[in-house]
Amino acid sequence: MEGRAVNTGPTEAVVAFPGGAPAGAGEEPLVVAIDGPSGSGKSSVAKEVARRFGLAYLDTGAMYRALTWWCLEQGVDLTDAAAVAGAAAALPLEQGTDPDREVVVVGGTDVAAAIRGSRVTDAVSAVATHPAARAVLVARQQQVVAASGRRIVAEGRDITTVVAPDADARILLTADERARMARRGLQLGGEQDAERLHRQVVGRDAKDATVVDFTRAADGVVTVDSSELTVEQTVQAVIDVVVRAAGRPA
Ligand SMILES: Nc1ncnc2c1ncn2[C@@H]1O[C@H](COP(=O)(O)OP(=O)(O)O)[C@@H](O)[C@H]1O
Ligand SMILES: Nc1ccn([C@H]2C[C@H](O)[C@@H](COP(=O)(O)OP(=O)(O)O)O2)c(=O)n1
Repeated sequence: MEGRAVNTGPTEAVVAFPGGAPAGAGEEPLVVAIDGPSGSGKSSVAKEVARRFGLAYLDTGAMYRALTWWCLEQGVDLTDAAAVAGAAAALPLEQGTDPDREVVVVGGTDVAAAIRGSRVTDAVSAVATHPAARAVLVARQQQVVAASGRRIVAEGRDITTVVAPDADARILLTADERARMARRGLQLGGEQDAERLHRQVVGRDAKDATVVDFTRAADGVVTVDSSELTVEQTVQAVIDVVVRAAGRPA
C-alpha cells in the first residue's frame, strides 16, 4: 500500500508508511499514549508495542527535534516565540509512522541522524518550551493520530494529557535518574562525559518540565517504572496495561 499523505498545515507534511501500512491497519481503533522523561525507554518500548499490536508509531520528540533542526538551518532566533511558531507552521516535514523504519525528512533532507546529534539536543528545549509552537505541533500530531485510523502508539511528554487524553490506554513510563543516565550514555556509545550527559538528560528534562508535566501521572494514567526492568519486561508491563485498559489482546 502506498503511504498516506496528510495535509497538516499551510505546508503539506506527508505522513507515510514507507514499508507499507502496519499489519492490522483498518481494524478496530486502538490509541496508546506513552509519556515520560528522557531515557525512560519510551521510543524503544513504544515501537515494540506498536509491532506487537500491529499499530502505527508516532515519535513526537522527533517532530520537536525536526523543528529545531529547521530553525537552526533557517537561522531562526530560538528566543523569538512568534518566529519559532511561524517555522512550526511552515515546517516541510515528512515523517514516517512505521515502527520498523524511521523516516524524518525536512525540506527534502534526511535528518534522521542529525536530529539526534548534540547540536539539536542542546537546542530542542528552547524550541519545545514555546507554547505557540507546541500548539502547531500538537495539531499536527492529532492529525497523524486521525490519519492512522486511530490505530497508533504515540509517545512524548504530553500525549496522555494534551495530544490524546482520550487514548484507549495512557501510560507514564518512568525510570530513576541513575538508570536513565546510564541508558542514554550507552546509547550514545559510552563516550560522553558525565557532566554533558547530565545536562542532556536531567537538565533538558528540567527545562521541558516547565511547560508540560511528565513527572506525575494525570488522572487515569498508569505509571510503569522501568528502573529495575529489562526492555522485554517493560514492553510486557506496557502491554499488560493496554490489555487491561482496552480489553484487547496483543
Ligand atoms: N527497561 C528498559 N526499558 C526501556 N528501555 C531500556 C530499558 N533498559 C535499557 N533501555 C535502553 O534505554 C535506551 C533509551 O531508551 P529510549 O527508548 O531511547 O528512551 P526515551 O525514548 O524515553 O528517551 C535504549 O537504548 C533502550 O534500549
Ligand atoms: N510531546 C513532546 C515530545 C518531545 N518534547 C520535547 C522534549 C525533549 O527535550 C525533545 C526531544 O524529545 P525526545 O522524546 O526525542 O527526547 P529524548 O531524546 O528521548 O530524551 O522534545 C516535548 O516537549 N513534547
